[in-house]
Amino acid sequence: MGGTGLTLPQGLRVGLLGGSFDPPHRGHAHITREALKRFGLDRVVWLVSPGNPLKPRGPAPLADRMAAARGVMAHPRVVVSDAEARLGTRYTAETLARLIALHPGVRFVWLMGADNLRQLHCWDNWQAIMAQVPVGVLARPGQRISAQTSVAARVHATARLDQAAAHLLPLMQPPAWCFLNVPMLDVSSTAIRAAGEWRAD
Ligand SMILES: Nc1ncnc2c1ncn2[C@@H]1O[C@H](COP(=O)(O)OP(=O)(O)OP(=O)(O)O)[C@@H](O)[C@H]1O
Ligand SMILES: O=C(O)c1ccc[n+]([C@@H]2O[C@H](COP(=O)([O-])O)[C@@H](O)[C@H]2O)c1
Repeated sequence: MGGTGLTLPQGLRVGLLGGSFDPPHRGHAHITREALKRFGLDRVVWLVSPGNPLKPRGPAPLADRMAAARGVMAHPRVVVSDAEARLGTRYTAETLARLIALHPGVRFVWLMGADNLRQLHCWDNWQAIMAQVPVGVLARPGQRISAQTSVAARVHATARLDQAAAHLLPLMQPPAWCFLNVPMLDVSSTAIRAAGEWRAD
């Protein structure tokens, strides 16, 4: 245990999937299962964000999103966590610095969908994210090409790991990233909210 509420033994390979999860859906569950398998992870932590710094509207209450996430992803190697709320961090670079300091010896990998790789260079201190942990990117409908030609992908072109070697990603010295061209699910929280199946926008 630590200030994060997470129990993570040294040497564990841990994927971190940060998100608003407003609401969580089977797209999140799908990329999590793919990441566990393809990156050879021991565990994936869903970091349910107190609120995305780039999104103008606040999400549903954290407790509601955590409960829904546990309903969507009941898996023995997946943990739904409110670590960012506990730590008081919102920016990923800062969250990673705190997690690494509080869990020495754990091999963290930051996970995200291709849409977020496209935007990564707009995130606070994004180069510190690339410097701290390997990054695993999962294909998302309509985002594959733009993600792979994004600013972050071009700046770190030489740090790209071929997906055939994806299982080595947790062992790589950052900067390192890998794009997984997995089967895709066309589902998003925005569409679920628009369909009135969660709270309205
Ligand atoms: N269908 C999907 N395929 C691949 N990645 C996904 C998919 N849905 C979500 N992700 C990824 O999961 C992480 C958390 O996503 P988030 O909680 O923002 O859901 P979202 O569906 O993208 O939400 P919104 O529609 O509100 O932007 C992000 O890195 C996002 O790219
Ligand atoms: O650190 C940033 O500047 C930053 C900007 C945008 C998004 N993020 C993180 O990216 C993750 C995905 O965000 P979202 O809202 O697309 O689910 C989530 O953990 C956010 O905190 C982080």
